[in-house]
Formats: sequence, structure tokens, C-alpha cells
Amino acid sequence: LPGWGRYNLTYRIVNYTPDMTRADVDEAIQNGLEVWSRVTPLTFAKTSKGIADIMIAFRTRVHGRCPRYFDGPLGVLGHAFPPGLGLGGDTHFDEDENWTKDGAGFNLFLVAAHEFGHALGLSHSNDQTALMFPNYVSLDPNKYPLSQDDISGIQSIYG
Ligand SMILES: CC(C)C[C@H](C(=O)NO)C(=O)N[C@@H](CC(N)=O)C(=O)NCc1cccc(N)c1
Ligand SMILES: [Ca+2]
Ligand SMILES: [Zn+2]
Repeated sequence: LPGWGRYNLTYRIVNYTPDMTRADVDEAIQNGLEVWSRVTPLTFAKTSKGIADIMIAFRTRVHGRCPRYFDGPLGVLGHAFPPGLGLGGDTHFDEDENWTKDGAGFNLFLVAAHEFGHALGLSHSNDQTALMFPNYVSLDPNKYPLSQDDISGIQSIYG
């Protein structure tokens, strides 16, 4: 099964970037998850301790027991692991980027929405307009960032 096999998931923000206020990080993460829950029966409950399905953290370079590393400013912005136990669903953002809630640096909401696509089981799309396209394009974060390609993809897993 490429997905979680259930609709009700939990997430935990393990640490916060100093680039933004905690409230703005919470909001960007919640909005990034809502992009997907709006088009599926998925629900996301925030926990502040213990193990959640989707453990979210800001990390640099080699970090913890994560098999993937970050590369300093620019380049790779984040990574997320497909659904599963342990590392499955976990989502890391490269702390060496400048995270913002607006158009400067990298918009956390946009990158989070993309990474959560991976955490839910989606891989990259070659549709240039798709949120799951490999490269960050600075979309207007107020515009609906999902393309039909993204919606078909997520609904094929969590229809
Ligand atoms: C091979 C992967 C670890 C690359 C990594 C990624 O795709 N993470 O999901 C990543 O950070 N990709 C950059 C592009 C690159 N430098 O390869 C990116 O902008 N990904 C986030 C993103 C955000 C919003 C929209 C889109 N389309 C992509
Ligand atoms: Ca980087
Ligand atoms: Zn990606």
C-alpha cells in the first residue's frame, strides 16, 4: 500500500526555526497539511510530545539517525519519508535556508505542502504546474497550490 492505510494521522513539530515566530511556523505547517486534507478524508491531529506519525523538525547537514543529509544554504530545502513506521512520514526542513511566511527566502507553507505530499505517499511529478514538481517555484501562497495532477495523485491513494 503506498499510503498510511488509515485517514486519521498525527503530527508533532519537534523544533522551531529561529527565522519565524512559533505561531507563524504552526500556521504554515497546519496550512501545508490542510492543502491535502481539503481534497481527501485525511485528518491531522497535532501532538506536542511523544511519537507522532509525522515528526517535523528543522535540521542541518548530517542529523541524528536520518539517512539523508542537508547541503547548507539553497539546493535541497527539505525531505520527507513515505508512509510507514519509524522514519516513515517524518519531514525535515533544512535550517540553513531562510524560512519565511511571505515571498522572501523560501515560503515555509509552500515547501511544507510539497514535503507533506511525500509524507502521504506521493513522489515527484513532471507536470510543471504541480506542487509535486521537483523544483520550488515561488507560487502566490494565497493561491491554491494544488494542480489537478496533485489532486488525482492524492485521491488515487486516499480516495
Ligand atoms: C532530491 C530531493 C531530496 C530534493 C528535495 C525534495 O524534493 N524534497 O521533497 C528538494 O529540496 N528539492 C528542492 C529543489 C531542488 N533543489 O532539488 C525543492 O525546491 N523542493 C521543495 C519544493 C517546494 C515547493 C514546490 C516544489 N515543487 C518543490
Ligand atoms: Ca539546503
Ligand atoms: Zn520533493
